[in-house]
Amino acid sequence: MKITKDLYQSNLVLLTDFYQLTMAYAYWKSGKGEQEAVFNLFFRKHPFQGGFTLAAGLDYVVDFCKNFKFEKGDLEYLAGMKNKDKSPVFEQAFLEYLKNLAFTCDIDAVEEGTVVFPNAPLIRVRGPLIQCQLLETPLLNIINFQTLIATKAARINIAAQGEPVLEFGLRRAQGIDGALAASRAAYIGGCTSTSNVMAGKLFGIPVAGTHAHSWIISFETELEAFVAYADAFPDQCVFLVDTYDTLNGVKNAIKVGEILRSKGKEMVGIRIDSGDLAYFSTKARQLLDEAGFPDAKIIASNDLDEHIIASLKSQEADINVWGVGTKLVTAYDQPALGAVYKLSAIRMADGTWDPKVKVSQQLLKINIPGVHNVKRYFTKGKAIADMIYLEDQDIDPKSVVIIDPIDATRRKRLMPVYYQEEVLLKPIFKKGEKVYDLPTLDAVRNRAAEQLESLDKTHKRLVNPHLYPVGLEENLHHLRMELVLKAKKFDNGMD
Ligand SMILES: Nc1ncnc2c1ncn2[C@@H]1O[C@H](COP(=O)(O)OP(=O)(O)OP(=O)(O)O)[C@@H](O)[C@H]1O
Ligand SMILES: O=P(O)(O)OC[C@H]1O[C@H](OP(=O)(O)OP(=O)(O)O)[C@H](O)[C@@H]1O
Ligand SMILES: O=C(O)c1cccnc1
Repeated sequence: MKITKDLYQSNLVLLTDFYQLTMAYAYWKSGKGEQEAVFNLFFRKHPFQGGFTLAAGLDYVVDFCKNFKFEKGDLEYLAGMKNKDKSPVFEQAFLEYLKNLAFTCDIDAVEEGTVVFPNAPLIRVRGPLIQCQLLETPLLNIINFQTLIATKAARINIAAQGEPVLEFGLRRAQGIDGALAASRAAYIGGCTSTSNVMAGKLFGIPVAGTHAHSWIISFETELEAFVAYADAFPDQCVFLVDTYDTLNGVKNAIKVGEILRSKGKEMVGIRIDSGDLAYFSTKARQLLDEAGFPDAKIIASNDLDEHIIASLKSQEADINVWGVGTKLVTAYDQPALGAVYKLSAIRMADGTWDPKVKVSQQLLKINIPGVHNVKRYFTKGKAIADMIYLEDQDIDPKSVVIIDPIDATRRKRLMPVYYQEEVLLKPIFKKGEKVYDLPTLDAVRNRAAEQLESLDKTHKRLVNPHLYPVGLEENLHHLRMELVLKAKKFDNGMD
């Protein structure tokens, strides 16, 4: 099997849960397969107890949809699936239908690198029920992971306050694809480089790194190891100083720095990978400064995350560059985003849309019905609120009220005439044709930085952030309530 990004550019149509195929079969058999439907992909809660989420993964979704086709081998595999009584799971005529199935959906989505909030759609899929259903699992798989890691990376970069964060995660990432996708998402979230050379080749992410303890201990002495490294990489010398005695390691780095200088070269810096990083970085800084190396960088690594980095910052640690692996690429403290994909409307025989809600005991879990979109309002370049609204609803430019989807007593009046606005769901596919030019990864990364800049710092606080206002436009709120009450009938869910 190919394990590169080509994986997404080839046919992955069977990368789905079995129940999507059994439902597709049952839709087909019941004659509903072609009925037009709208599904939305959204999440209910920010990861990491944060105040924002950074969308990522759309590039892979586009590749997936472009290659959405059941090929001979897929159909042969499905034909071989048997029920308990040895009869085929899927009848031949359905497999014939799948063989001729072409992707014809409309997809609207927030662009990668957009800051997003709970309950608002990241992706809206509109098309025949069967196709919409078959997209559920792969879309969730792609978006859940990359969005999670991009968000984690953004948090880590916020903690680093603009200093470079090097992503070192490959060795502890969740498998091969997890590592590659994580490196990509980490770059979107603001990391400056990856140690993963294949991610560099596939995505054009800058590749960077230092050296390991094994290099040092393969020599008789640390000094010899540094000299040999400087000989091989006179222009890119970062010395790992903590193998034996960190401060002695710094002194050895200085000695080799002086040798390099005598040859017209400058050492880049040192890396500390153990012990009290505040203490050792401060001591190392003193030694380097006193020896005439004020520009030598101090790189820190060792199980870092946004909280440890923030703590080290508050301790005034003398660290200039942060190497972060495990806790970034595995999203250590929250291993899944939990985005869902829900049906929100279905087209009736008379051509009208029938809005749908899935009723739950908790309002939090009741989806937003209808064909809706999201508008972000800005003033002076700062995002002030997001409004989820029915696309065919006229919005009064003078005054709209948005209502919190979970607590209807929380409301906000907005005066759109005074704001700039951006419709967040952008057309990506129309009737199966791609209408969106995918930006480069660097453009996505820049968008992420601009989006984070547009967000007030109170929403970016790592702990107990201020909630950004996201609400339902009044008419959408009323429609949702009406549908919930209708669905619950007399039994009002108090059992
Ligand atoms: N000054 C500091 N403030 C807060 N956290 C720190 C500080 N210095 C180091 N840390 C963090 O504390 C943890 C230390 O873990 P651990 O005890 O495994 O490290 P260690 O002493 O370097 O051991 P090892 O040599 O096995 O890596 C790491 O997550 C590290 O990033
Ligand atoms: O801590 P992370 O954020 O995952 O960053 C990557 C780590 O991987 C390397 O060492 P490794 O952990 O393999 O060995 P070591 O801890 O014994 O140095 C490196 O020295 C970092 O400590
Ligand atoms: O280049 C490094 O310093 C590096 C790479 C991978 C993991 N830890 C460190």
